[in-house]
Amino acid sequence: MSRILPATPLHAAAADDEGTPVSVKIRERVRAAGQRFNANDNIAEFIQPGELERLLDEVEGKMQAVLDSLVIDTARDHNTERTARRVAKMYLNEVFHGRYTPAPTITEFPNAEHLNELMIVGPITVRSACSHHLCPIIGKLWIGVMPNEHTNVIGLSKYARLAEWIMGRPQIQEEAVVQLADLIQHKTKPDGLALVMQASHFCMAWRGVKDMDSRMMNSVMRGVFLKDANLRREFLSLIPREA
Ligand SMILES: Nc1nc2c(ncn2[C@@H]2O[C@H](COP(=O)(O)OP(=O)(O)OP(=O)(O)O)[C@@H](O)[C@H]2O)c(=O)[nH]1
Repeated sequence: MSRILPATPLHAAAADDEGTPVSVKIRERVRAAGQRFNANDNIAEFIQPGELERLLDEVEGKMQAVLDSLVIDTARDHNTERTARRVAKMYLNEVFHGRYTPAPTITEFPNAEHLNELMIVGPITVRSACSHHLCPIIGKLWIGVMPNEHTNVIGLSKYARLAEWIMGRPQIQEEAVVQLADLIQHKTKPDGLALVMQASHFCMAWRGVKDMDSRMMNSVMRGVFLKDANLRREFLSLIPREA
């Protein structure tokens, strides 16, 4: 005797969905939107409310597997008992928060006095990690802005907040300064923008070649800083040299 099978009940589909790791769901949304999800990309718009907490649980589980494979007795070693959770929290909520949270809100003030003089902010301390080994990158950043009468003025602290958001992702220094320059350019639309970053890369100091002293310096020049050699010289001369 033939039987008519019932259609898949809704609660079964929901149960299937429950079993899908939250990282897979987020990744599918990013792909469906045709976006990149490189280490230094921000994916906040693809994360739904409550999912970051579930992602934390997922990363904790995977981190525990790494500790197990490193043959560390996390069950009996009181120092590492909660390390998987700590590392997951550190990655998602602290050192890589710039991937998972939206850009900081920036208060803009009109340039009422029509200022068009060079403004420099720095040194801003920057903290990041290299995309290759996830080792810390610690350094300093100087930002020079040449406003025009239409440029909105943003609070000084906001340069540091924007830098923190961009650096709070696995980065390489060359891409980090370009991402930050693009962001500041987009927010303030100045006539010129100059960035100089100098940083120590722990992947070269703590491991690898174990060179404690070398630093990487790089710069991005936009607008009038590119065209006007005197302005560029003035900016560079005002940045204090390291002793
Ligand atoms: N260009 C650039 N390179 C970086 C940055 N941070 C780290 N690196 C380098 O990236 C390289 C990592 O790639 P690999 O050569 O595949 O890694 P590895 O074999 O572990 O290299 P070693 O560090 O030499 O032991 C290393 O030379 C790092 O020093 C950065 O911000 N920019």
